[in-house]
Formats: sequence, structure tokens, C-alpha cells
Amino acid sequence: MEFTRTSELLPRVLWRESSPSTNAELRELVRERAAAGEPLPDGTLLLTSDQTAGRGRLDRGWVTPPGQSIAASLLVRGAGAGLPLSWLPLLVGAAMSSALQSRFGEGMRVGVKWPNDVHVRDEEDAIAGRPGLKLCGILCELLPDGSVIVGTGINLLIPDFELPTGRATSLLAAGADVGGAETVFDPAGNALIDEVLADYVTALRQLLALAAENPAAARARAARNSLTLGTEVRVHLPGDEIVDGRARELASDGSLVVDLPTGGQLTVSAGDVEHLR
Ligand SMILES: Nc1ncnc2c1ncn2[C@@H]1O[C@H](COP(=O)(O)OP(=O)(O)OP(=O)(O)O)[C@@H](O)[C@H]1O
Ligand SMILES: O=C(O)CCCC[C@@H]1SC[C@@H]2NC(=O)N[C@@H]21
Repeated sequence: MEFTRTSELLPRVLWRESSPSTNAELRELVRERAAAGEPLPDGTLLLTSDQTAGRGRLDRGWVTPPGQSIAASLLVRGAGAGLPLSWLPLLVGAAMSSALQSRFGEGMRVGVKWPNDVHVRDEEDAIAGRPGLKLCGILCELLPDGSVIVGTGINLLIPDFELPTGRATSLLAAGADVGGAETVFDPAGNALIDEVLADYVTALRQLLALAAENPAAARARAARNSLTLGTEVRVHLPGDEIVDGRARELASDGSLVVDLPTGGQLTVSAGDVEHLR
């Protein structure tokens, strides 16, 4: 596999034929290299198309059908400049959204389903206030030295009938331009990964720079990219209580502010919210 564009942007691109989890493997590599006195550079990327024990949020499993999708983990150092680190998954989501959006035609919008999923939705879903289907999952893990492993699982070429859940999709299944690729190993597939990753890394760098220089503008970008704001969500309160409301805005730490039907607002963090419809 050759990643010409991506390799020009990053100090190191490590391709693995297979990996249990790119996040876990990169975390271990960071630890080993720090212990050896040769810290891994910011922007090290480790990726595979055959991740065998991937993890998602809340320790759920993450499926990476070999040859059809990609698991990529990026080492990000110094990401907390300008905005709290709690914004990072939203900025990563916004960066991935712009990398994937360019492959879709009119009427399909790629954006972030708060807090950590990149979804694509058609006009019907948009009108109904539904968040659409999941193209990419994001898992950011903070390391003891303050750096972050940014893991992304991108569903590229999974055919319709092999999608892992009813709420998942892939670039291929959602009708995006995949350049004729059938698997990630054919030349078109290799080029697809390279282009998606290079566009993502470029967009993420720009957003991190924006966050450092003009945090309000970066927050506005994240809000513009959200597929959740304005839609109905269900909030699980402590003690098994449930309340439905409308997602209003992102709070100063990236949490979700929800308008309640009875008046007033709730600010909620990930894990307490599910999307309705
Ligand atoms: N390749 C994949 N694409 C999409 N979903 C996947 C994939 N592999 C595993 N899943 C899992 O399918 C489950 C359902 O995901 P979904 O996004 O519909 O629900 P969710 O409650 O919104 O999850 P999340 O915690 O990611 O927001 C999740 O546990 C997700 O991790
Ligand atoms: O939707 C989620 O819950 C997040 C899924 C994150 C999956 C990616 S794939 C690359 C990296 N390695 C992992 O084990 N998980 C993340």
C-alpha cells in the first residue's frame, strides 16, 4: 500500500496488514518509544484494513470488514490550545465530514452526530429531523503525557448487504464517488484511502490552528457541522428518569444544551443522550 499524499503531510505513516486495535497499538508504541527516549512525533498515523478487536465508545465493539473499511489512529500532540480537549472529537468529526462530503452529490449532507459519529443524511432524513446513517466512528483517547490518540473507523466499501448494523452505511452503500474501487487493495481503493486520509488530515490541521487562533470561530464550525442541533433527543437522567427535548447548542466545553418542553434547559454530556426517530 502506498499513501503518497498522506505521507507528504505526516512524519510517519505505519500500515499494518492486521492490528487488534490501531488505537491500542499506537498507544503501546507511544509508551515504548517514550521509554526508549525517542518519542513518537506528532502526526504519527497507524492504519489497517483488518482490525480484529476494535473498540468504540462505551467499550462497544467496532467492526472493520477487511478490505472494505479502514481503521486509522493519529497521534495528536498539543491539541488543547484555544479550546478544551473535550472539543477534540467534534473538531475531528468536522474535519472528517469535510473530507467525506466532497465525495457525495447534491442532497446528501455529511456531518457530526453529537458527540462522536460522522453520519450522512439525505433530504428525507433532514426534513424528518433524523441523523441519517453512520459513515465513521471516532474515539479520542487521552494519554498520560497529554497527547491524544485520535481513532477513526471509516466505512469505505462495505456493500449494503454486509453493513454491520441497520444504522451503519459506507461511502459505497450511500452512493458516494469511490473512484470505481471494489476493495481497498485495488489501485482505486488504495487511492481512495490516500485521498480521504490526506483530506482529513489537512482539514484537521486547519481546524486545530483555527481553534488556537480563534476559538469562537472553531466552535461555530463545529456547530455548523452538527446534524444533532435542532433535532429531538432523549436524555437519560440519574435515577432512570427520561426526558425528551430539542438539541439547542454546544456549551463552552462541547456538551449539548437541550431545550426542555416544559421550559428551561439541560446541559448534558455523552452517554446520557440518544437521538429520537
Ligand atoms: N463499522 C461500523 N459502523 C457503524 N457502526 C458500527 C460499526 N462497527 C460497530 N458498530 C457499532 O454499532 C453500534 C450502533 O451504533 P449507532 O451509531 O447506531 O448507535 P449509537 O448508540 O448512536 O452509538 P454511538 O455510541 O457510536 O453513538 C455501536 O455500538 C457501534 O459502535
Ligand atoms: O463509534 C464509536 O463508538 C467509535 C468507534 C471508533 C473506532 C476506531 S477504528 C480505529 C480506532 N481503533 C479502535 O479500536 N477504535 C478506533
